[in-house]
Amino acid sequence: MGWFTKKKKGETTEEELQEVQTQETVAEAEEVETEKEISEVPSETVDTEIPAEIPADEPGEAPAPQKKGFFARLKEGLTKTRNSISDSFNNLFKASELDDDFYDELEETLVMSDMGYETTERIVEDLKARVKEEHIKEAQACRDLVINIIRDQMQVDETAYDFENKKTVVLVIGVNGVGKTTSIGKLAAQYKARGKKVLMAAADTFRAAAIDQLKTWANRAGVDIIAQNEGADPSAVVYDAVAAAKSRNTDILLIDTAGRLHNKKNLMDELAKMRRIITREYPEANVESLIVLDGTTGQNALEQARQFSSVTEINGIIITKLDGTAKGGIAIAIQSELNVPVKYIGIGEQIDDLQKFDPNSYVNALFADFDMRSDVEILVDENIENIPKDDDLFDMN
Ligand SMILES: Nc1nc2c(ncn2[C@@H]2O[C@H](COP(=O)(O)OP(=O)(O)OP(=O)(O)O)[C@@H](O)[C@H]2O)c(=O)[nH]1
Repeated sequence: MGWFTKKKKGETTEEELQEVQTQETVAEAEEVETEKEISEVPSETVDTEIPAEIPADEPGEAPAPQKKGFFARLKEGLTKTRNSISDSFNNLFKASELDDDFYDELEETLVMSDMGYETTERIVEDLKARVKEEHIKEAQACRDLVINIIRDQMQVDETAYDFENKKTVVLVIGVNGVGKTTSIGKLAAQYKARGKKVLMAAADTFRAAAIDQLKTWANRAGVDIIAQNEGADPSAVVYDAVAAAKSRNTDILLIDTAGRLHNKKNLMDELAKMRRIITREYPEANVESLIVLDGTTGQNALEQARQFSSVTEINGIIITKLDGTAKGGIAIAIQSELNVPVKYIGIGEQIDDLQKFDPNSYVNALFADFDMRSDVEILVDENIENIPKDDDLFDMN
């Protein structure tokens, strides 16, 4: 029995589930019963008009040091993942024969980067088929083939970002602490920098701190926010936000939701209710549901994605905290197993540290030797320079 088969048999999903469970318990303690119907909602909706002007640097201030491009930061962020696999990955292809040992070692290497068993199995099966088809005899010739197979699996459909150019309501879902609020803030700032009219809604009403945190981000991004008090019915917030989005001719409404996995039915009911309100009140809007996953949690993030996708439709994935993780392969596992595209990745706490996912750069940063210049040109948004920077506001948890 090979390494992979042995490992697979002893799969420790218990551990992963326990981790999910811990998050559930924390969330459970915070839960507040919200039975109010929309008609009962008090008219104390907070609608903060915030000046779009972001103060410029003081005259005479020393210029900020030049920030590295996104690809350079991505590569830096994935150093741990790359280090954990690069030796074995490169040595692997020095093997003289394409035998069972070679495939076992390849499997081990891919699983070590948190690519997951199923994804790894798929990659290796694909490789075996291509080796046969192309009559490949040497391990060395498989290196680029493996990288290409992974890259092909990660391709994002051209239409994946169409929602950015339509009237859209983005429902941001995911468990607590994964980076939902932060990602909404970053997206809001970036959409605004592209000339979009953006509105936020604080539909995670379980904690006052979550509402405050979103307000701080709205302030920072220079966009309006619709919020109510802690304990309000999230659907009531959505109702108000949709009304505001329509009357203000908003392009993109970003809704922060509460992630609770302890009770699937509750979660399903709440998300379904929000969707019902959006489609009933705002039929002309496109609804995009994005799940936020913390890349540092590896297989646990995959488990969360599976659980959410079993209760609601997911159109895209945001993977955060890919800076400094040894589990960078998780992006590949999630996309491949859920068949839902990774649309954005987060590699830090700054506004421009969240970017569209680019499979080529990602795979390059993980495995290959690369030419940074070309990738930086592809990745860096020309509007990114217009985005305000203010380090002080990042420490909000
Ligand atoms: N290093 C790093 N930190 C991040 C990234 N994205 C978010 N964070 C941090 O992760 C922490 C949690 O982020 P939040 O946005 O508050 O997460 P949340 O899902 O909204 O959490 P709740 O408000 O508890 O529901 C914050 O300290 C963020 O600054 C990232 O890409 N890299």
